[in-house]
Parts: sequence; structure tokens; C-alpha cells
Amino acid sequence: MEPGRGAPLESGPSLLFKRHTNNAFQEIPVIDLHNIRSDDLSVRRALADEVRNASMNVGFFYIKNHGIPQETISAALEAAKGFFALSQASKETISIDKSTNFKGYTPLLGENSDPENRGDLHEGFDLGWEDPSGNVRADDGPMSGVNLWPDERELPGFKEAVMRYYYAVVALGKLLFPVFALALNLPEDFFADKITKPAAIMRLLYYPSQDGTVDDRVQGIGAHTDYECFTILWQDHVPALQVLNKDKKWVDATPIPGTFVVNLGDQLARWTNDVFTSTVHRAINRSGIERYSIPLFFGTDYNVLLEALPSCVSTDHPPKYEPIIAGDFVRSRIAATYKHSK
Ligand SMILES: O=C(O)CCC(=O)C(=O)O
Ligand SMILES: [Fe+2]
Repeated sequence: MEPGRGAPLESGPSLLFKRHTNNAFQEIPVIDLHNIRSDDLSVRRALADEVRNASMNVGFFYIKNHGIPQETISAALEAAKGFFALSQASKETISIDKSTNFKGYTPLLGENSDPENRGDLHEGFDLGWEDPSGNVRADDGPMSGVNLWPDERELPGFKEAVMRYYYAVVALGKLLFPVFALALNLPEDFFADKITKPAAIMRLLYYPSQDGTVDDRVQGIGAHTDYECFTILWQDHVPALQVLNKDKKWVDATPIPGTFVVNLGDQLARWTNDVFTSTVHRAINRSGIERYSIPLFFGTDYNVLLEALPSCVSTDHPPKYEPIIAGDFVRSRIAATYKHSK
């Protein structure tokens, strides 16, 4: 059999399940991507082993040597700062309420990631795929629709900086899928025909600091899991992100310069029948200064049927979730966060 094209590392799904440890993680591993493009399959498999371990037991990992130039990140951050500094009236002209597919501006408390809470204390700007000429796809099913951009005269260069960052992170996401495939003992190209139209939603997020008396039902972003396959998150130097371990203890995802945080989402958990874990997380900014972050949620094409992968099912581990179309799943989960805000 051709290397990396279907030869399982070790046969049988039960071996995958056995790699779950009973220990609650205390820290988030850092994975070095410098050899992600290696010609040597054994090198790529070694990387996949690290990703498998983190995906099964933590659901989060940092990546370093990811190849995204610092100036691309800095320009996107400056664009985000410029956007959130606009007047409320300007931002409201591209309110997410005017969008058919959850694109544009969300004000403070405009959504609620944890139904137990009152609302999320962040502002956001959401965008999805568009090509360099500004065309969106018509065939994204329930997530079809255009991006809403601020007026170019008010914020020159915003769209260029944001899209340059977006394309760079989408390309990085495409590199990670074969690693996840190897980590699941699947052919390395297993996901290739399922990510032809990147269903990648990106958000610019702004978290004011929560000072003084804090209402525990208002957090920067309430406890939640992400919806797509995985998220590539850039966070600035301000600590806020926390990740829940099996002992129900919050572990800090402390900012590490030069890294992104990758966390798995519910699409991958459903697809892998929970072999890979979609871990609960939240962000609370009590630093005294404002915080910015940029998550990019990387999902499958919206028409893909998410049903348990054969390699993740056995007689002991029957499928846990009903098969569902990716686009319907994402749309219903996003809609819920807006409905819960009150
Ligand atoms: O801002 C962060 O650190 C986390 C954001 C997040 O969890 C999300 O947008 O889903
Ligand atoms: Fe999240």
C-alpha cells in the first residue's frame, strides 16, 4: 500500500480509544509545526502522534513555527483596533442583525455563549469566505450570504489587512487537516474532498476589561464549545482564556508569543464519535486593559454529512450522535448564541 494513503498505523478503533488517559490535563501542550511539510512520512506521523495525544486528552494545543508572518498578524490586529474604535453608530451600520448569515458587527452583550449567563462582554466582527475579487459562494446552503464591510473611506485598508490574515490562516488550516487524518489512522488525504470550499468563519473580538464589582453571569465569552472542526485562535498578550479539564478545573491558556491556540470543535467530536474531544472554554478579562483576539473556525464544506468515522466506531463504542449536515449544524449553533442573549 502506498505510504500515507490508507495504511493504518495500528489497526482498530479500540486502540484509539485506549489512548484516552484518565488524568485531567493541567497544562496545554505546545506543538512545533516546523516539519509539517516534511517529505518523510515518519516525521509527519511523529507530528500526528503529538496532535492525536493533545486532541484526545486536552482538546487544545498551542502551535509554534506556524509560518504566518508577524506583519500579517500585526496588520490584522491594527485593523481590529481601528474597527472597534469607530463610533457605535458606524459599527451599527453593519450590524449582524442586517445579515442573513451572521456576518458583520455584534455589540457588547449581543450574544450569549452560555445560556446560564446574561450575555458575552465582547464586541465582534464576523466574516466568511470571499475570493480576492470580493465574490462569495452561492452554494453554502444555510450559511450562504455576503460579508458586511465597514466603509472603506472611514477605515482605509481594513478589508485588505483582514483578508490577508484570513487567507493565511485558512491555508494553515488546510495544512492541519492531513495531520488530523493521520492522527485518526485515516488516509492522509481523507479530508481533502470535504474541505474544497473552506467553511471558515473568522471573528475579530474585542474584550473590555471587567473591573469593579463583577457580575459572574457576564463573562467576556461564557463557557462553550466551538462548533466547527477546529479553531485557530490568535490572542494578544492579555490573559483571559481558560479551558475546563476533566476535574472541572479551569486551566489558563496563557498567551505565548509567537503561537496560535488550536482547539477542537463539535464537528470533529461528532465525526470522531468523541475520540477527539471538543473542550469547554471561556474568556474573562480582568486584566485592567482591553484584549483582542482573532479566532478562525475551520469547518468542512457545508454540504458534508457528519457521521461517525468507521475508524472511531466499534461494538464497544457505537455512534453517539445522529448524522447531520455540517451547514445545518453550524447555523443552528450560531443562531442559538444570539437567541440566548438577554
Ligand atoms: O477570545 C478568546 O480567547 C476565545 C474566543 C472563543 O472561544 C470563541 O470565539 O469561540
Ligand atoms: Fe470558543
